[in-house]
Order: sequence, then C-alpha cells, then structure tokens
Amino acid sequence: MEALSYSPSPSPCPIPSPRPSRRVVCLPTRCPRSCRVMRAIASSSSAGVDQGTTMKNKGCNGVDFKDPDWKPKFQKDFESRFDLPHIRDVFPNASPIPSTFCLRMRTPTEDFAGGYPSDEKWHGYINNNDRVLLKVIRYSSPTSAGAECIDPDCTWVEQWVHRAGPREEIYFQPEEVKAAIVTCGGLCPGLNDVIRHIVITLEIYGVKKIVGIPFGYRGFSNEGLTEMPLSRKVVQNIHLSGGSLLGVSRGGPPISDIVDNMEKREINMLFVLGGNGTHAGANAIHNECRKRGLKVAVVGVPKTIDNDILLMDKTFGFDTAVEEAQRAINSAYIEAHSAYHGIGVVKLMGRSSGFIAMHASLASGQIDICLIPEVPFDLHGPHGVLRHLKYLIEMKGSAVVCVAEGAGQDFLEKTNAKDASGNIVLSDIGVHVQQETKKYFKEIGIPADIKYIDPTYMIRACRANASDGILCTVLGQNAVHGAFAGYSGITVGICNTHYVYFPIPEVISYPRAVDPNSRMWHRCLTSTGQPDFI
Ligand SMILES: Nc1ncnc2c1ncn2[C@@H]1O[C@H](COP(=O)(O)OP(=O)(O)O)[C@@H](O)[C@H]1O
Ligand SMILES: O=P(O)(O)OC[C@H]1O[C@](O)(COP(=O)(O)O)[C@@H](O)[C@@H]1O
Ligand SMILES: [Mg+2]
Repeated sequence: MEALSYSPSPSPCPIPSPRPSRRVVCLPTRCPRSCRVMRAIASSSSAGVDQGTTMKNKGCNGVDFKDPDWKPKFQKDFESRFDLPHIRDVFPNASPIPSTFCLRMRTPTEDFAGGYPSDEKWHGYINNNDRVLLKVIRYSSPTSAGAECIDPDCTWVEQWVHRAGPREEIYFQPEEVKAAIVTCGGLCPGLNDVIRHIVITLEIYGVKKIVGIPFGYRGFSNEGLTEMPLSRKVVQNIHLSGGSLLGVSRGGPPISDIVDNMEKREINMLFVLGGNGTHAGANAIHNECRKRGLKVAVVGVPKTIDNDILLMDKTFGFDTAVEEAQRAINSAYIEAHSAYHGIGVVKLMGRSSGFIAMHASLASGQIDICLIPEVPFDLHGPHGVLRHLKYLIEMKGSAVVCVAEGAGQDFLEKTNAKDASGNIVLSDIGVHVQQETKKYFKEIGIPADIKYIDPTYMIRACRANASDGILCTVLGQNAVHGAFAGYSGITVGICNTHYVYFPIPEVISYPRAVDPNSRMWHRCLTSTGQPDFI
C-alpha cells in the first residue's frame, strides 16, 4: 500500500478551530441546566470576563455577590445541603451502641460465639466530623482552564463533604437488622463485586438476615419473586463473573408499594445499586419511610457505566467499560485499515453523556472522529463529518469513527417511545452514520468499505477489572458503614480519591455531562485531530 503523507486535520492548525472558552460560573448542584451552562464568553486573549448581567451580581444559587457576607452565607447553605439525613432526625431519642465492626476477627468457634467479631479495640474509625474537600483547585481567574467559579471573581470557597467510613457508634443492633440489596437499571461491570462486599461487611457487623431482591424494584412487587438469602458463602465467588447475581430491571411498582413490601418483609436496611433513576427511587423510598416513621436506612451505591452521576471522580464499571471498548475500537481499526478505503464505525453507550466514547477514543488513539451528545455536529455539508471522512480516506486510506449512542439524535426520527423506567428510547445513530456514509461515498463516486461494530452490551456485561473491583469493594463497605452509622437517603462515592457520603438529591439533580470546553475533550480532539463539524 502506498504511504501517504498525512496531517491529521485539513486546517493548518492540528487542533480544531478556536472556540470561545466556556466557564461554568456557578456551583453545578442545584443549578437548573440553563443556569449551569451559563458561561463567560471570553476571547482567549481577554483577561476580563463578561459574565452577563445576571451573573455579575447574582449567582444561580440565588447568591447576591454584592452582599459582603455572601461567602459565609454560601458556605452555610452548602453545609446544610450536604448535611446527611440521619435516623435521629426522625427518632431524636435513638441512642447509639458501640460499633460491632472490628477487623481483628477471631475464629468464629472461639470468640465469635455471640455473633460478633472479636471485641478487641480497632482504632480505625472515622470521626463524624471528618470532611473531604469537594473542589481542590483554587482558580486564580475565571479564565483559568476548566475554572469552576461561584462568583465573578472566582473567589476561593471551601466546600466540605462528609467522609465515608466506619463510625465508633452505630444506630442498629446487628441482630435486629434485616438487610436487603437490590440492583436496578442496566447492567454494569462490578455489580457483583459490590453485592459481595456489602454482604461480607454486613456479616462482619454481625448481621444474620441478608437478602437479595430479585430483578430490581420489580422484586418488591407481588409478582411471585422471592427474595434470595445471602451470605459470605453465597457471594464468595460472584465477582468472577459479570452481570448481577440478583438480576436487574427497569420499571417497577410505585414507591408506596415498595415500602409496603419492605414493611411486610421487615427490611430495615436497604442497599440500592443503580443510576440516576434508581437513586431517585431510593430517595423516594427514604422519604416514604420517614413519613411512615420507620427506622430504615436507605443507602445507594451509584452504578452507571455512562459515568453520569454528579460530583464523583468516576463510578464503578466505567474503567472496565472503557477498557472493553478498546477491543471493539481495535477491531474496527484493523478492519478499516485492512480494507481498501475502509471506514470503521463503533457505537458506544452514553444516553446523554459521552464519557465512554471520549475516554475510549482517547485511550485507543485509533479514533479519527469522536461524536458525543454534548457536542453538536453536521453530518453533511462543507464542515460535516462525511466531508472529513472523504478527506481522511484521501489522505490516509482509512478512518475510524466512534459515536456515542445519544449523539446526533436530531438527525433521526423520534420514536417518542419510552422504556419501563421512563427513559426515552433512542434511535440508532450508529446505523444512521453507517448508512449516510455509504450513501455519501456512492454519490461522490469513491469506493468505501464501511464496517459497523456495536459492542453496546459487551462492554457492560463483562466482569470488572482490577481497579474497578477495588473501587467496588470500598464503595460496598462504605455503604454498610453509612447505614450502621444511622444515615439514610445517602449515597457513596469517590471524590478527589477519598470516599465520601452525599445526600442523594445532590448527585442526581441532572446527569453529569462532558464539558465541550474541558481540557479532557480538547485532549480527545488533539488525539483524533478532528475539526469542528459545524
Ligand atoms: N424519578 C424516579 N422516581 C422513582 N423511581 C424511579 C425514577 N426514575 C426511575 N426510577 C426507577 O429506578 C429504576 C431504574 O431506573 P433506570 O432509569 O432504568 O436506571 P438507572 O437507575 O440506571 O438510571 C427503575 O425501576 C425505575 O422505575
Ligand atoms: O438496553 P437497556 O438495558 O435499556 O440499556 C441501554 C442503556 O444503558 C446505559 O448504558 C446505562 O443506562 P442506565 O445507567 O440507566 O442503566 C445507557 O447508556 C443505555 O441507553
Ligand atoms: Mg439512568
């Protein structure tokens, strides 16, 4: 094959045409989407930032920046938002007992007779007042790359969240606990690892009654689905395979029915593994339990390979999914590279967030065009994707496109269909890109060999890799610690490499998305060499 000289982009500049820099100028949480993306349009040379009249004086959290005390007020508000709901809020007289969690276990037959591990002191407890910094960069200017500012001057405001871990005092007697685990939504690598570690940790606390709820929230309906007794023995090897031991589902009964069912089964600790929808459900269950005066701890573990949960470094399974996507991308690359004028198209998951596509493209280094829902593009026209594909075929003989499932939905006919959970059923952008590419090359009279690969379910049905396995372990353990500490309506996450608890509403107020002005997206663009497609 003749070697062609290749410059990654038709423009003289290898990086796509300069965009106006975008700054998120308010705290993401609690901001409506319109406000959240309110941005300072600053020319890259401009030191000053025109934040628009709204942001000049009033932030989207309703903060009046003219008020000299806005900062302490903001911090107070932040603290109350991130305060963790606790059993004591409903049962003020609930008194704690010393923790039964101890890592220095003795052989059960000797010192374990009472059901608890050794009573030897283990000084590894978390203090209730321990905190983790949510934001760790002190931006000196709103024009600093990636600056997330609260006020127009980008003032440094410490934002602390609660540290996760075992407490010295607990609010549940282990022998009175009936713990249930439920996995909802789509699959994700690592679900079994989390289940395993929740069960193991519960047993270390001394809990004997542990059950799995089959097939997500549906398992709480009266559909004849029986709960699955869980123990260390049952879960010992479940992490060796993907999927969920308990099964998953979308949809399910109303919240009041779920809580009725929990009451009937006497469940007073519920561990909920799922994404945005599942967490909305978990929070509603938590509120319903409070309304009914039930002493129940509801704790979430965020599960989404889309990585679209707010405030966390990442969610479990994401790394595995990205790694697994490499296989599909590499196959597409080999197919494309081996064919005469070969074009590979790979569709990856990502309903509204393009994290998997972006990270997989970046990791592979084999993608020429990455299309994600957050970045609009034209397929046709002088700046469209197809024109660029022609350029790539002429210049280097092959090309590989990675498209996230939620990208380019405007080009497709809307089905208006929803799945059982109420999520919009998307049309297939991968097939569309494939078909339009075929048509385009036929029209312009250039032969092209287009191969479409859709590894959608393969990347989420696999077993967690080692680093996700460890993440799942820590999250699962911390979920149990949170419940025993008396918290409810919380979820657990990794934040700046530390493990923390968040009140559920703070992490699901909207799906986390790729910022098209982030340095990561720009890194992806430098890797693909793609221009703007608008
Ligand atoms: N707003 C909501 N309130 C209560 N339950 C919800 C809500 N949205 C979704 N659910 C329930 O959560 C479960 C999982 O939701 P789904 O959107 O399918 O997955 P994910 O949790 O991964 O986002 C389903 O059983 C669904 O019925
Ligand atoms: O075919 P299913 O089960 O609806 O799953 C498809 C969906 O799963 C996801 O990967 C993850 O969705 P959830 O977080 O809601 O499970 C989406 O990107 C995708 O649209
Ligand atoms: Mg979801």
